[in-house]
Formats: sequence, structure tokens, C-alpha cells
Amino acid sequence: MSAIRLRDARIGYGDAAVVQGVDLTVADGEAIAVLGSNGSGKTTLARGLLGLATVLGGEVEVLGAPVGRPRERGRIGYVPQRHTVSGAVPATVREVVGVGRLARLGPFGRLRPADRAAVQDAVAAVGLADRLGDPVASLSGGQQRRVLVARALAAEPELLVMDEPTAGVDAASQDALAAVLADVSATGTTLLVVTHETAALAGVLTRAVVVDHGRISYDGPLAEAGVEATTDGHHHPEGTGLAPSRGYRLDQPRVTTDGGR
Ligand SMILES: Nc1ncnc2c1ncn2[C@@H]1O[C@H](COP(=O)(O)OP(=O)(O)OP(=O)(O)O)[C@@H](O)[C@H]1O
Repeated sequence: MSAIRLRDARIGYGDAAVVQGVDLTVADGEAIAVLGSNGSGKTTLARGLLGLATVLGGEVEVLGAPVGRPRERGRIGYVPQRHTVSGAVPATVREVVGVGRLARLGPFGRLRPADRAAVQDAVAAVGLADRLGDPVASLSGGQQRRVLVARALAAEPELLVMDEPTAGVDAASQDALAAVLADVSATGTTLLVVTHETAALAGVLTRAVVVDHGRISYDGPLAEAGVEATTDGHHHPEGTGLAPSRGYRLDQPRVTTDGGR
């Protein structure tokens, strides 16, 4: 079974397609990066897999069933773009991550000791074990993104879709996150990660697709995806998440068309 299978997919909002003509098959257990310039349609593609953007045509199948078909909760994990946890919710790290675990249990589930252990493990995996009881609102933006990653991990999903999980996260945390994703990938979880920053995740994500004006312009090894290193080579941990902040610039993805891919 393929974890993800798109055939001539058109995805958008209302009746306007943002992504079109997309063919993409991701095998179970694969780890794939979705690259491309701002506004190219990466997020829309990811949201289409989750039923959060509209499939306007073609086929979009996830974990063996068309998107939108009711499925067991918790099989797909999602880390949304940019959003930090709502500061208005006076929830602790443990509670927010626990919600991820509840998704796996279903509407009437209750967290049992094994589930609480899974929550603790997920929080520890993102390096926030000492913040379990703290209000999420008291954490930095980057730490809050790690809470969202932990929330997705806690469900132990078969497919994990992440939209710029490293945006606004400092370099040390990016490396920690890469190690977590390597572990998750090693357990057979399929990863699809929208990112502008491939440097930290290059060891985990082997394949890449480049989205250009709503179409896939490259599909192949991440290492050959035509990204170019920034000239200064410095980290910019204060990155806003709105622009590439580290490692590689993808504003103008260079995809060669001379037969060398
Ligand atoms: N909810 C929405 N309703 C209507 N149009 C949208 C919506 N979300 C995004 N779009 C449009 O879809 C296009 C692609 O946006 P998308 O967020 O998919 O790009 P992206 O590649 O993820 O960009 P970035 O790298 O800046 O996050 C943009 O033109 C945007 O205006």
C-alpha cells in the first residue's frame, strides 16, 4: 500500500485550484520533503492530504482510502504551519500533548498509564521533559512548535505530515528534532515534511518534491533537489518562519532540465 497517492490532483479553496496536475506516490515508510518558494502551494498540498483543502479533481488517497473518507482517528499526525498553541488556552504542555494521544484513543477514550507514558515520551523526545507541567503560553514560540510536534508524535501516527516544523526553532532544537524524526522514521512511520530548511533534516528526508506554481517541477533525491547553500552559512535562529532562516535558500529553487535532473 502507498501511504500517499495522488493522480492528476487538483487541490484548492472554493473552486480555485492552487495545486494542479500533481502525480505523487509515497510508499509506506518513506520520508519526503516538500520544497518550493513562498506561495507555490506546498501548504495547500499538505492540507489536501488532511481534508483541510478541497480536492477539486483527480485522485487523492491517503493510507489506502480517498481523503475525506472517515478513518480511524490518530492514524495521521499533523503539525500545522506557523501556528503556535493558542495563548488564550490555559493548558499545560502535558494537556496539549495529551490531546494528541486522545486522538488515537477515539472519542470515548481515556488516558491510561501507558498513554501517559507515551505523552511523557513524546514531550521528552522534543526536549521539553522539564516543562511538562508548565502552561504552554509561558513557552517561547519555538518551544510551542515543539509542543505541537510532540502532540502529533504522541498519537504514534502511521503518517506524519509536518508543515515547516523547524520554522522559528533554534539550531540546537532543529538538530534535536531531526534526531526525533530519524527515530520516528526508523519505526516505519511515513514522513512528509514541508520545509524551507533542508540542512537540519537532510539526514532524515531522502526524497524531495519541489512545488512550483502549484505543480511538481522536481521529484527525486533531496540531495539533488537544486537547493543552494546560503552564502553566509550562518544560522538565523530568530527567523520568523516566513522566510528561509537557515542553511539553504529555496526562494529560487534551481531545477536543472538538462537531463541530469
Ligand atoms: N485558505 C485559503 N483560501 C484561499 N486561498 C488560499 C488559502 N490558503 C492559501 N491560499 C492561496 O494559495 C496559494 C498557495 O499558498 P500555500 O500556503 O499553499 O503556499 P506555500 O507554498 O505553502 O507558501 P509558504 O512557503 O509561504 O508557506 C497562495 O496564493 C495563497 O494565497
